Amino acid sequence: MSDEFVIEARGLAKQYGPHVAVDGIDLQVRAGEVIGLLGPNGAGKTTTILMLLGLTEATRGSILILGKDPLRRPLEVKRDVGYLPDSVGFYETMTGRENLTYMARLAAIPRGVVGERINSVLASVHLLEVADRPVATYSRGMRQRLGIAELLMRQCRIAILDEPTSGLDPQSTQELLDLIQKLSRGGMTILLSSHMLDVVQTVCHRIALFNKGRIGFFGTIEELAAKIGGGTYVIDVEAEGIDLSALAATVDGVKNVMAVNGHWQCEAVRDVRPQLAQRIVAAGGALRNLDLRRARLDEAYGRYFREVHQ
Ligand SMILES: Nc1ncnc2c1ncn2[C@@H]1O[C@H](COP(=O)(O)OP(=O)(O)OP(=O)(O)O)[C@@H](O)[C@H]1O
Repeated sequence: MSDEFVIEARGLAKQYGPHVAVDGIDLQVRAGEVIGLLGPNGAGKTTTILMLLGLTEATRGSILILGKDPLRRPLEVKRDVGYLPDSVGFYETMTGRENLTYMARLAAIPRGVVGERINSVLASVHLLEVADRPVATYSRGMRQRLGIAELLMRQCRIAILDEPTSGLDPQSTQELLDLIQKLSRGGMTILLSSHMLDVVQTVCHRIALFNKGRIGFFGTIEELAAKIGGGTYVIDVEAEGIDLSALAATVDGVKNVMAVNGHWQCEAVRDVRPQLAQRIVAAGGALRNLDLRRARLDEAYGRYFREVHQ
């Protein structure tokens, strides 16, 4: 990841008549970052994406995509930015390869390089074997990967993906997430709008939480967990014969202890497993298991929105 910002939005706002859809947001994204755009329905994610793509004009604020204003230099920005909607439209009777060839012509990719580039991108999304089958025979996962092949073929530097895994089975989801990580390692910047928090947690470096037209939080999941008063370390404890909420309160660094589905969940600012184990054993408890894991986005997200809606 570089320090260069490839997306810079400042004070961005959009009004539809009297209705404020986006209310002054700032968004700075570096090359190679995968950013999750999250938030309830109607929070302003799609409107923000449309403004970044230059498809709708901001009421106020500024946007620079790779240093260019999408409204002033729309063709250049459209060359650099690929958009993958949740359901990608292709010509069904044409093969995957024919669809890409047609799109290559629309994108004015020089004829001399098209054939080789299509083979190479089809290989990298694992579609080479089915490249000569009509798209009508493709599964949803294969269509999503063909959509990504198109972005690769156009050598887009930024990809905006809208619910890319919706309707995919677990294996296809995993394949697509692996592909997103590979693209990011290759330097592509990815904005991923999704309500699927486990997907976002798996691939996103940072998340932007949209709420009523604003970005209420922008940072890592660990930073979100810390902001809402939890800890970035979550320790699941299975123990019998003790009340961990009382015991853990005496351990330095512990922020919260909750009883969850028959075990204790302890949030802390550091790894306090040794201290917890020592307290449990000293209190005569039977320690069955201590598991350290990352803060979970679904928990942090749920708590964040419960707090802001209070
Ligand atoms: N063309 C439009 N005209 C009027 N209001 C609109 C228009 N597009 C969006 N809105 C309103 O702007 C607000 C933000 O909508 P937006 O589609 O950006 O939300 P979202 O976060 O993408 O939601 P979702 O998760 O449902 O996709 C909503 O209140 C929506 O009703």
